[in-house]
Amino acid sequence: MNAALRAVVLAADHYGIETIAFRHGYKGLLENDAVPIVAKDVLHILQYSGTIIKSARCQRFKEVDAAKEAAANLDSHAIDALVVIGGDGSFRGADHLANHWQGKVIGVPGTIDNDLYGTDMTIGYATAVNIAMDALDKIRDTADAMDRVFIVEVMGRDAGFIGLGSAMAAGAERMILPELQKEKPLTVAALVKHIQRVQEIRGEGSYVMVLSEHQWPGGAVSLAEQLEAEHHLPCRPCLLGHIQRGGAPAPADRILASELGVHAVELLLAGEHRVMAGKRANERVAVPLTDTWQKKNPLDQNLLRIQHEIFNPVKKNRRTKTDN
Ligand SMILES: Nc1ncnc2c1ncn2[C@@H]1O[C@H](COP(=O)(O)OP(=O)(O)O)[C@@H](O)[C@H]1O
Ligand SMILES: O=P(O)(O)OC[C@H]1O[C@](O)(COP(=O)(O)O)[C@@H](O)[C@@H]1O
Repeated sequence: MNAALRAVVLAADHYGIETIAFRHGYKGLLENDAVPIVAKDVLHILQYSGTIIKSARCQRFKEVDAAKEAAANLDSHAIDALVVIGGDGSFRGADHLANHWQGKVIGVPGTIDNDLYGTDMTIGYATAVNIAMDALDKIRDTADAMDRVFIVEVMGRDAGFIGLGSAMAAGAERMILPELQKEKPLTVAALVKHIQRVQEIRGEGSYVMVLSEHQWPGGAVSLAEQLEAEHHLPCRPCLLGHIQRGGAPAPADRILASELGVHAVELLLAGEHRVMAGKRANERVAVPLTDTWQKKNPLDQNLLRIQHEIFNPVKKNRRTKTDN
């Protein structure tokens, strides 16, 4: 977020545009919590995650009156354009605001979930995968030493990007992702069978599973308890949680944020409105805001195939009926 903010402010400064930041996102927009922000305010912030102008969830912004109040606050500062850095919720908010405000709105894709249509990568995703991969590597040490099953729960909201990316990067034995669950939900019986088959094939050793959040009732803790109590499989859960949203941003995120922040300002100068500044197949793109959440950003089917089939220690033609 900081790297994107810095890029927007530096680009505006470059083109002679004044910038004002609203603290705490839409909450601050409703409270008219505005602060002028200039190039020197964003010096040396791109190496820090989070955001110096803070963020918030703000349910009230969904109301029509809230958008009207926000429009009045923006007008009170004679603001011509608003750059919103965030995910699909933030973009829905920007679109909602645009229905009640004359100024221009542009989105910059910032979410660890990578669940926005129209851009190959969102800002934050690379860092989150890096953190999850690092945790999985560390967990592997104990899993290997103790011949244990580990279930590592990762974020992603309703999408399996962090799950797939980290599972592949760390060589996990299994993934439970929303996209896979929708296709064919995994049962405990099938999971136990898979673990046992992997142990038969490899001998004793570790089995590390990546579980996307919201994909198992009670999450990793209850699944681990079930495997241990009912199936006598020594198993430990690990919830990575908000660790995935912090720490030094990966180079890929700093660079993407820098490019897209500048792109957003240049799109505004080109007269664009209600679009997201994205990057697809190495090209800068302007994607209608509504497309970003109405169209689906699918998982890379080839990566899914490789991780789920080619790298699956249990081969399909050698699996029994109960294998998933
Ligand atoms: N349908 C909507 N209409 C208006 N504002 C919305 C809508 N959905 C989300 N928002 C606003 O955007 C904020 C951020 O959305 P959220 O889903 O929490 O995060 P993200 O932007 O990362 O997806 C919300 O707290 C709310 O203020
Ligand atoms: O901290 P909260 O408000 O519970 O939100 C957690 C959610 O936010 C996310 O981390 C996404 O946040 P961002 O879109 O801000 O990157 C999801 O992966 C997770 O489900």
